[in-house]
Amino acid sequence: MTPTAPSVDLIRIATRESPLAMWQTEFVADELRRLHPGLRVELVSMTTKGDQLLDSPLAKIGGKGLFVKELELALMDGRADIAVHSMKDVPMRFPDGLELIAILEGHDPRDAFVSNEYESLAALPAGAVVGTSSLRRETQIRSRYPQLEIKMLRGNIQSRMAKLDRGDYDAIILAAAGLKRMGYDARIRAELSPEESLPSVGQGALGIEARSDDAAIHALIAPLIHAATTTRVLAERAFNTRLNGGCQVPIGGYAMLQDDGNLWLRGMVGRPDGTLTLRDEITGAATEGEALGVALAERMLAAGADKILAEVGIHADPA
Ligand SMILES: NCc1[nH]cc(CCC(=O)O)c1CC(=O)O
Repeated sequence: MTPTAPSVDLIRIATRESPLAMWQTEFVADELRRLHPGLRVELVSMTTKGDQLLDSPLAKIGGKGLFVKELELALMDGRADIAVHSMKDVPMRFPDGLELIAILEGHDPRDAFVSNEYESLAALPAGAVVGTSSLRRETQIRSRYPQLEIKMLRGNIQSRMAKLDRGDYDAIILAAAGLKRMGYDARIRAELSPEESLPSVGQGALGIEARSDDAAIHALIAPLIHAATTTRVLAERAFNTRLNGGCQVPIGGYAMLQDDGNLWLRGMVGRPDGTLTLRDEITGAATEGEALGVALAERMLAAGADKILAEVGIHADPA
């Protein structure tokens, strides 16, 4: 080991047992073994409430926080040192003593259209059934394609694909990143443009949570931090936080770094029934990404996002 190597020789990673979570955890475990030869990496796997309650709409049973809470307990109890999350499932606030210590390089942030018969959303006939349980996807599809029918679709990626294949849906919408991680690249018929479906805040990026005071673990993980993705995702999260949006709400947020050093951040807030979707965007210095996120949120709240969010039970704090 190099002189600057941290003083731990074992790292335990808390993970859910779903195939996507396991893939993401194994990915981080491999990166750590590559960066730190000799380091022992152990997985502490568990099934969370979110994995067990697969038939209820997530918004009704407590949102996506369900997927991370049990992992966080393992970190707080000292049963594990880090947890690997899809950034879009990470709540905006952390329990005392825990924090996000790294955002990794993000890949495809877009939503993907999967169907056995049709090429794209636009090609679907009136009355076709589209599967998604995301209010964000639902509001955007309904506003552009009011002739389509949206039907709830939950479960892990494999079971969602199986439900499509047995004919329960004409098409389903999933995150492209998750499909690619699970080897379903060839089943993506189209990627939705940000105009059709603005992605979820943090979509496609992985994050690592750990105890705030664990300097040795922070040092082990630091080389995995990806600066550009961190800038993007923190701007998106600042936007979401100012809207007081948890995860399972009709909010999209998508930042892109531009060659001139600016960050272009687009936002969407909509009614789930598609009768009203607000979109706005802001561009400014990437170094001010979080301020851009807050500014965009405030503009959209003033333009009526506050009323839409109140309809779904979310109240943004006054400015
Ligand atoms: N909602 C669950 C979830 N969390 C992360 C991903 C995909 C991978 C990612 O966005 O990083 C998915 C599946 C999906 O939305 O289709």
